[in-house]
Amino acid sequence: MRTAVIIVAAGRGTRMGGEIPKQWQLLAGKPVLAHTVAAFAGMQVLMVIHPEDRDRAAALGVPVVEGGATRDASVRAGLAALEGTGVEAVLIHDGARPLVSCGLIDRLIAALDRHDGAAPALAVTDALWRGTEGRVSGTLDRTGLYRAQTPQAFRLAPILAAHRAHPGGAADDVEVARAAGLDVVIVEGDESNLKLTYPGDFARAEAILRGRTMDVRLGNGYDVHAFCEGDHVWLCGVKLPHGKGLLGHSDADVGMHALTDAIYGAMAEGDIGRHFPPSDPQWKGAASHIFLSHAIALARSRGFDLGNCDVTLVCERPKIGPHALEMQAEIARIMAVEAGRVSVKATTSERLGFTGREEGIAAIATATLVRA
Ligand SMILES: Nc1ccn([C@@H]2O[C@H](COP(=O)(O)OP(=O)(O)OP(=O)(O)O)[C@@H](O)[C@H]2O)c(=O)n1
Ligand SMILES: C[C@](O)(CO)[C@H](O)COP(=O)(O)O
Repeated sequence: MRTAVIIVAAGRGTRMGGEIPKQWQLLAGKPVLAHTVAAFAGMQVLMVIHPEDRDRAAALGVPVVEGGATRDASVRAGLAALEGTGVEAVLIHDGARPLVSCGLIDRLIAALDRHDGAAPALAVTDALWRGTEGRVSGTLDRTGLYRAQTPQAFRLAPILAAHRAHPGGAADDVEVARAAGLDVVIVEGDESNLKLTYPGDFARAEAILRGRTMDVRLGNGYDVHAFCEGDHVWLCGVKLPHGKGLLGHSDADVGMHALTDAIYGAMAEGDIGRHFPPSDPQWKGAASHIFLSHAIALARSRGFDLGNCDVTLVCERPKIGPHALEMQAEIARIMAVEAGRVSVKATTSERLGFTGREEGIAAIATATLVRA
């Protein structure tokens, strides 16, 4: 089912206060909405914003539509914008809930296969009182009561119809769906998926972010290319004049191939051959930055970024030392990371083996991918 995410972010955050609306305030150094958008990495996202926030929203690089004066009017604007685009299902999420987890998103999508709607909630575990003028004036039975969260997941057509038929004033989309007779299943919510509502919530969210374990993946790559007749070699994106060339289907950049394989390896995504088969003539003579760019883009589409990488070239000649900094800069440029995350170095094999006899060049590479 083609699924999109609507992030509603057109509110003014009056209970939170502050100079700018809460969803644009900084949480652990980034706007709240940057965390929220990142939580849905790899999915189609549409953000619903207030007209005054257009400039702020541009920096997040996701499509936007303007919302309305109430949350349900904003949701309706998002749903209407997806009508007729081929999207079949939607996750409707509060921009003010930046800590939604991949596990929760997966649970919702799985549940939507069997129900009209699926929404996360947590059973109420505290006793419930009614209070009047600061005094307890009654108690309530908490049996069967839940605290509702977002994202709330639905098929697009029925939830859009339900919103159009609703008089307005609903607390959430489940209320709208139920008014239209849709069946909504409760999936296990997540205590960390809090909504930033009052000023103290920022400190709680920052504490949760600090405590979150990073997801770190490690990959390695190894490659060899034999020398052939020629007058230059490509190594880590730099063309070096040499008395021989390197034999290969592509430009035979052995260092860049080892690094690309390390990144695919970190994602358990095989190697270059799986993504760019040597049997396919379109890759004949291809520049190897195409492979490296593809590998890092695939990692980013899954919410990862490069932690660091280290490439070692094994050869007697050409001498790598004088060119290592240029290679480092080129690899960093291709992957759009700071140069300090990229290491390029070389060793000889003390004239032993095929590299020592100058029959070819070998390269090994290690890369870490990090998802915070
Ligand atoms: N007209 C509105 C009102 C709310 N929202 C969004 O709905 C989510 C949940 O709403 P809430 O936490 O109540 O946000 P605000 O309405 O901004 O807060 P307040 O009620 O304190 O003003 C938020 O991401 C908010 O930006 C929206 O898109 N359009
Ligand atoms: C949709 C919601 O997040 C469900 O808990 C919530 O109802 C929206 O925020 P509000 O504080 O009720 O306006």
